[in-house]
Amino acid sequence: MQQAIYRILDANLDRAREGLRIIEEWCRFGLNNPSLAEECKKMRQELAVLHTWEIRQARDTPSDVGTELSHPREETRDSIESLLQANLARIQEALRVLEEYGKLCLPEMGGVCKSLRYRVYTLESHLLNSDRHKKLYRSSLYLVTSSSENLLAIVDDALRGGLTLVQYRDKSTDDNIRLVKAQQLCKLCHDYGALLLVNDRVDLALAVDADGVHLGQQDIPIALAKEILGNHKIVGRSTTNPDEMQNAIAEGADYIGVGPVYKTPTKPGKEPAGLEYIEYAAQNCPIPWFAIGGVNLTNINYVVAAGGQRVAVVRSIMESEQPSVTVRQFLGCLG
Ligand SMILES: Cc1ncc(COP(=O)(O)OP(=O)(O)O)c(N)n1
Ligand SMILES: Cc1ncsc1CCOP(=O)(O)O
Ligand SMILES: [Mg+2]
Repeated sequence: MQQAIYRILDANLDRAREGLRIIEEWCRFGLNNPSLAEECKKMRQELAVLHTWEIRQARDTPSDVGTELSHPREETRDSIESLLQANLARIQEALRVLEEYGKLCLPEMGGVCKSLRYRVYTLESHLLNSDRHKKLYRSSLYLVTSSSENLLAIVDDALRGGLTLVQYRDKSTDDNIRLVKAQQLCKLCHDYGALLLVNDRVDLALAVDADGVHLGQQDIPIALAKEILGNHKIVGRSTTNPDEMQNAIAEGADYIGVGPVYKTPTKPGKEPAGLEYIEYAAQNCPIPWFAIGGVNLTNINYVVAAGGQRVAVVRSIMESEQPSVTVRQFLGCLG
């Protein structure tokens, strides 16, 4: 029995690693995207650790009845998309098999493969998914709103300046008002081709068909949010340190907030993580990340010098006399 399970693990570890290698080559040579290529490499290395001598020893190719079996569609690939799609599906299938059979004899394998499967979903979003993930990828400035009587006018002006990503954040209003505001913002953002995410509230995001949700450390698991909203929607997570960052990546976050960079009255009592954490993110974060917390047009150069390429702001835009001008200035600094 153990021998049979080890043969299944051996075959599927190979399958997942090969599939990842194929995706990695495209990220590296086709897309020239070092962070996606690095993410594939890291996943391959994590699988390599699981592929122990005992598991390899179980291999028995001559008596494997499946080596001759191939599907006709494996012989043809009519585009890069279909090649990527087929290999991403192969990796996900293999990880699912590893998760299930691993549980029978190697309990740690189940957990590791589950987390890898979520990361492959994220990779898939970046490589294949809709416009939505492409827009997220291209967005370097993220407006997180605060309560304001002029909410719609401010966001409208900011969108005119070229803003492409907005988060509706309102901690104090009644839900029936929040629902209407979220609906209005969603329509407004979509009229400009921008994305709207909702802070904290998966139910509101679902109700208004927003592009996703931003979750804090105390909120529900990312996988559950994706189950509720659908895998095609965006789920972000706030992080304040490297552990939270690694957990968010392992959970399949589409992007993360990194901060607070500086002390900010928008999050009273929250200790800043500082530019050191920005430097860490620049070196280690393979998914899109936004420096947040006290970022303004005076200090953005320090954030950029520390490796920040995307920032999220509240006051800098919400309190600006001319949001569209401020947006253009930020976009200018972020190149
Ligand atoms: C882009 C981004 N990053 C971080 C946060 C903060 O989220 P959270 O820690 O849940 O705090 P609240 O915003 O809910 O007060 C964010 N909203 N956006
Ligand atoms: C929501 C949030 N999360 C971390 S810092 C922050 C507030 C950032 O606000 P501001 O840009 O006004 O400093
Ligand atoms: Mg929150």
